[in-house]
Amino acid sequence: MATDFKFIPIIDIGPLLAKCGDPKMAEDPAVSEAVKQLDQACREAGFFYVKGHGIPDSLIKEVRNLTRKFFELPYEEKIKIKMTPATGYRGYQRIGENITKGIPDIHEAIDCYKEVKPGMYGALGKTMEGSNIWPLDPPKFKVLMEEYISLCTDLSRNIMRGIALALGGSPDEFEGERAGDAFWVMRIIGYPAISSANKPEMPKNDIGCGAHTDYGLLTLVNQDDDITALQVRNLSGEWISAPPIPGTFVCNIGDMLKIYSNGLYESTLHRVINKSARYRVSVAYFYETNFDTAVEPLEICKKRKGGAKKFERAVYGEHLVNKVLTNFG
Ligand SMILES: N=C(N)NCCCC[C@H](N)C(=O)O
Ligand SMILES: O=C(O)CCC(=O)C(=O)O
Ligand SMILES: [Fe+2]
Repeated sequence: MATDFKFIPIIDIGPLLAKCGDPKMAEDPAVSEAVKQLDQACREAGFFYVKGHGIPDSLIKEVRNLTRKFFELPYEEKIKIKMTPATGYRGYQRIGENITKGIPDIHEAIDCYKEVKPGMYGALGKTMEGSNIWPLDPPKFKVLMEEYISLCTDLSRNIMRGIALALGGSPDEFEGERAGDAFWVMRIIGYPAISSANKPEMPKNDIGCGAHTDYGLLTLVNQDDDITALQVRNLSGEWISAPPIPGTFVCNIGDMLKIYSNGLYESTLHRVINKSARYRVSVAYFYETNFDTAVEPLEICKKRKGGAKKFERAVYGEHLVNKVLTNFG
């Protein structure tokens, strides 16, 4: 974030999606308007809402409904899909298991990642090798989530076409070697209500997820309709709320897009504090580069920042593995 934004803008990406397959999309006035808004939001806040995204509201709600049902199950049931190093860090983690900057987060989650087959990326991929583990209860959980992941992947790829134009590139900037075989992560998350977080036996901490940036290119957050808990930090250090807006996703930029854009866009710090008396669920989908891609500032973005590169190259897979290993100490 480069400014003292006070709110997060809403962008109608309908026109962008309608023309996404058209090689002349950049010349379309409605596409240009959406691209202009994406550019401004990415430069000023690193966060924006999207509407007109085409993913059915019924599916988005059902994803949250099944998420809530899963977290309502007894611990013995949830632990059947326990996340361990042996599962490639896929599966269920209890409240306090995920660490952010040394402090346990007050959330529970199921972590999912694109499949990594044994040997696929050599030593680089070893930590993440595995396939997702899904609960049998609620029934249809796996089918629904896999359908949702597939739609989020397509949507993210199309938003990235708009962001490529916003950076002054071609719509295909993030295809091929960069993100043509995009890795993805999904976190299915539950944040306890304030009353349970404040029980005397619980650690005195109400931070659902501590301040962090996301790791890849673009995040899509599907959050509970009626609880404001996600907060985004602006330039002065004020925390700006990202309240739920029905029918939208909250989108934000990750560390790899900060590097590609040479700092024109930043991966903005955000955190989650559930002060409500209700349990909050959210499902965060992370669209990343190819796992083994070495990311460095795009030429077009170096020019826009006076010719010099502001960031060194980073291999996405290394960044992810470092994060996962510190998250779960
Ligand atoms: N895959 C992503 N982006 N996950 C975001 C998790 C943020 C919390 C984590 N403990 C951290 O400190 O990063
Ligand atoms: O729950 C949310 O609203 C956001 C979660 C988040 O920032 C993350 O998992 O990276
Ligand atoms: Fe995040």
